[in-house]
Amino acid sequence: MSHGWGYGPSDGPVNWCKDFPIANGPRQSPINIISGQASYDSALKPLKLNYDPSNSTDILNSGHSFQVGFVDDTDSSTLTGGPITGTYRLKQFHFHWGASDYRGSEHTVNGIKFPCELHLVHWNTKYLSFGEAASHPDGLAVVGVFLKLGAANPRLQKVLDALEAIKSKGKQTTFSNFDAKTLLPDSLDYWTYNGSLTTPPLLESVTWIVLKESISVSLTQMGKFRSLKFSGDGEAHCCMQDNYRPTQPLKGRKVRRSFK
Ligand SMILES: Cc1ccnc(S(N)(=O)=O)n1
Ligand SMILES: [Zn+2]
Repeated sequence: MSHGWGYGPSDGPVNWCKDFPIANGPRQSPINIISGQASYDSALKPLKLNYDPSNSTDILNSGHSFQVGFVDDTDSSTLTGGPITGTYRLKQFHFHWGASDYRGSEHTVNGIKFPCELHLVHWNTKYLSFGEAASHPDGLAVVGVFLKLGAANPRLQKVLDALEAIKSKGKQTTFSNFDAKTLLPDSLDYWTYNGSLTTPPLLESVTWIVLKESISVSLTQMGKFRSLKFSGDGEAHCCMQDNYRPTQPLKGRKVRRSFK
């Protein structure tokens, strides 16, 4: 696969192993979470997410998803507690979604797919940067939040309204004063396991923290996600949808839960 990677029939997840052989590694993500097999661990601490809205900087169409970036040169937007040791800084958040309402999430629960999944990406400050952290097994921590079809979610609206300005690959605009904490559900109960980035380079450096409680999204709001393009200006229009990796083999890993 000499060209870049994507989600199509020739450059999609089934072919990523050609350029990224770790795709068949021992701790790949996402996974199907079988709730009855996740063991409660009383040693797991509550998640502590302290985000400073003034750290948000921009929103970008990456050609694979869209992401909201954060200034990460101080400990002002951090994840601590939970299954991790030390302090992890928020780098960006992004989403994965489907062409239909019956698929789109990367993780699944008892085989159930959600229409969308939010990922809040953090890096371990024992390393000097995100890039350095991403090459270590304890380098990254990603909080995953399922979006479930229901009432329109007003907390998503500022993000979705910004998509008008970044319809095609490479488009970027300022996105300031956004509190990522408003995207989280009331409960921070979670499942956790050791995994990987779900897009190339698929590095096996992620402590996954998947929240049990979902947030809502409406059909109209899902339509806004699907209004983005994988393609750049002047290229054949290709709707940004089904930008999710299928679940990967557990290969003996244990999934723990923070709740009884
Ligand atoms: C920043 C980044 C890169 C690749 N993959 C991911 S993901 N989908 O595992 O959160 N995040
Ligand atoms: Zn992701």
